[in-house]
Amino acid sequence: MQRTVTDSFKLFQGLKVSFHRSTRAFSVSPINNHEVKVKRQKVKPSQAQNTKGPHPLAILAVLSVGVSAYVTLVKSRGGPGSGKGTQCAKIVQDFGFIHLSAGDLLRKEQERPNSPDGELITKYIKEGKIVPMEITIGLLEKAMIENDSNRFLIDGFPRQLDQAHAFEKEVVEATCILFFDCPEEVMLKRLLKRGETSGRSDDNRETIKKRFKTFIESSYPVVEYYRTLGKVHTIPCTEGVDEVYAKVKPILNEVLKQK
Ligand SMILES: Nc1ncnc2c1ncn2[C@@H]1O[C@H](COP(=O)(O)OP(=O)(O)OP(=O)(O)O)[C@@H](O)[C@H]1O
Ligand SMILES: O=c1ccn([C@@H]2O[C@H](COP(=O)(O)O)[C@@H](O)[C@H]2O)c(=O)[nH]1
Repeated sequence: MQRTVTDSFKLFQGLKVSFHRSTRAFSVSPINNHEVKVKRQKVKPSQAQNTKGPHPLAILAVLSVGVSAYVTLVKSRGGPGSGKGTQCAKIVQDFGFIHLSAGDLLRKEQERPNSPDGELITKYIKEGKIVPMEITIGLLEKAMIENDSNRFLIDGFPRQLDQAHAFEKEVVEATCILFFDCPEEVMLKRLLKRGETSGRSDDNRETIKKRFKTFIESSYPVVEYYRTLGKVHTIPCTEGVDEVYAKVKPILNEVLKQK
């Protein structure tokens, strides 16, 4: 069947995504048409009714996903230790998202032999500073392309307004933001406890203080930006894991119902 390309979106690394109206399928292909990785996935007709223009969900399909929700988690006041990772694990169980933690991806890259960015990542994490966005977005994008899913849960990213704008422009728009709101003293306690066994170079009092400062100065404005777009759901998270999750679940049920 002949396919009509209705929309194309540029990705990083010379890739573009196209939506084919006739087959209602998305494909990712190299901009120069060289024979590189091409990923395709059919979109369920019920989910692809808007073929007139770049439906926000169509943009979600850039990374060979079908059509569904894409959730970004940003941090709370002082953010680290608010319990994002813990809640993400529960969301994955119930909703089948692919969970991508920017911090985990950076730590993995730091350990990868011969990584050109390993040393820099180590230095930034130890100082509680934000790693240059080209590195983080590159890792996230690669992980999204590798994971053939229609739901991504991005944990701990974007950390800065410029990262939010770049990711939205070059990769994909967020459907919804879960903002875990937790006072610093609670997070400090949780992180120090975690530090007893985590082996993380940044789970110590000195680095935690720096991470809190980075969060307030650089990351919190991201929450405010998404709030102006009406995408933020704020979840107080001083209670136990299950109590917090009891607030998360209905939010996601509602978001997914709308998609
Ligand atoms: N609601 C909760 N009540 C008590 N402890 C919690 C709760 N949620 C998470 N924890 C614990 O707090 C610590 C930090 O949680 P978690 O790793 O999920 O936070 P995070 O926000 O992902 O942190 P980071 O950004 O530093 O990776 C963990 O040891 C976790 O077991
Ligand atoms: O987008 C990101 C995410 C993380 N970092 C760096 O990693 C550490 C740890 O992140 P967690 O989310 O707490 O696991 C963070 O303090 C930053 O140094 C980053 O630079 N960019």
